[in-house]
Amino acid sequence: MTAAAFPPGDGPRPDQTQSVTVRVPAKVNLALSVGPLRPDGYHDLATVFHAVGLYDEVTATAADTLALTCEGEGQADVPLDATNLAWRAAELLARTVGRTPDVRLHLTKGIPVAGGMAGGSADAAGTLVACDALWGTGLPREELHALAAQLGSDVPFALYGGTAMGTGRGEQITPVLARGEFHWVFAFAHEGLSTPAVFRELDRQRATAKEEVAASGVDAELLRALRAGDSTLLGAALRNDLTRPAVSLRPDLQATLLAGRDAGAIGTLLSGSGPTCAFLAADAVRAATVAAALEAAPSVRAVRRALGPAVGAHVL
Ligand SMILES: C[C@](O)(CO)[C@H](O)COP(=O)(O)OP(=O)(O)OC[C@H]1O[C@@H](n2ccc(N)nc2=O)[C@H](O)[C@@H]1O
Ligand SMILES: Nc1ncnc2c1ncn2[C@@H]1O[C@H](COP(=O)(O)OP(=O)(O)OP(=O)(O)O)[C@@H](O)[C@H]1O
Repeated sequence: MTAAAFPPGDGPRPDQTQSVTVRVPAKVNLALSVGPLRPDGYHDLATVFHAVGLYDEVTATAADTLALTCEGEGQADVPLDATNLAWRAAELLARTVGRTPDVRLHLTKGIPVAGGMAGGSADAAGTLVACDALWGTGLPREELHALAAQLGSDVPFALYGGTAMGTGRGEQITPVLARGEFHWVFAFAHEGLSTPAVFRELDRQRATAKEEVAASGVDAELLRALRAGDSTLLGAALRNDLTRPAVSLRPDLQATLLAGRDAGAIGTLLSGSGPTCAFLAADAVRAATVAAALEAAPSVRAVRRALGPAVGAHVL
């Protein structure tokens, strides 16, 4: 854009002061069924994503060159260079629409880093939405979805939020009928866990056991529980195929899962590839009891409570 395109006057050029902030939720996988390893190195998945009220925020401000800063949960472990998914998202969108990625990105993290709650993916989705708004590119949602899928399997869902089925490698999203609100408690671990390492451990365990790997699929019981908004049924139907490999890599996760169950959670779940553990409580009072018990568990670094479902990436 040239200077002539701006309205006359002595004030600052609008594109140098303009900022867009986007809030993006974390996710848990209410079901995570992992099918066979595909030739491209990904696993065929059937998952039910559920967005929860723990958020990262991405602020995009017009600048001379691409720059990235970060504060909040786990900031010391967040790369601030071209390996950051937010940086890659800005570059990808700019390349797609044929412009330079002249934007300063600031991440305010509430989602644990390498926690299995799709924090980096949330930042990538938030950056796509923020830069789209800042640059006025106005890409249709399907095009943003296609860019999101290039950045990572979990990125498209962060655009939508709510509760949705993920298939393919997780990037194909279909809404799921879900009623009501669910009370969640999250136990953050002392250290993160690498997603590829957990998938590799699953493959190793399956090969050792000479298991026939079934096609991925989601139990009808879980979908019924969501349709009915029944948290007790939902608690009983939670399932994650990555639990066994994650616990084998990080045995103290078993203590965390048991601590939440013993405190009265109606459902316990490893979040994605872990190590965050998620607990479903019957109501807000019971969620507080579960949270208090987890605060005292040595295997737990921090505890958060949140409601689900939450809305997807949105401009504040
Ligand atoms: C565990 C989940 O969080 C569940 O939603 C996702 O499957 C992981 O999604 P993500 O972190 O966005 O993963 P990507 O960045 O796409 O892939 C990272 C690595 O995870 C493994 N991966 C991921 C997705 C998938 N369907 N199969 C895989 O085996 C692969 O080793 C891949 O190289
Ligand atoms: N914006 C970002 N925020 C956090 N980590 C990032 C980001 N961009 C890149 N990373 C790198 O990616 C790794 C995984 O981080 P992330 O927080 O996305 O994991 P995760 O939540 O377990 O992912 P998922 O649940 O999608 O598998 C980190 O260890 C970090 O090095």
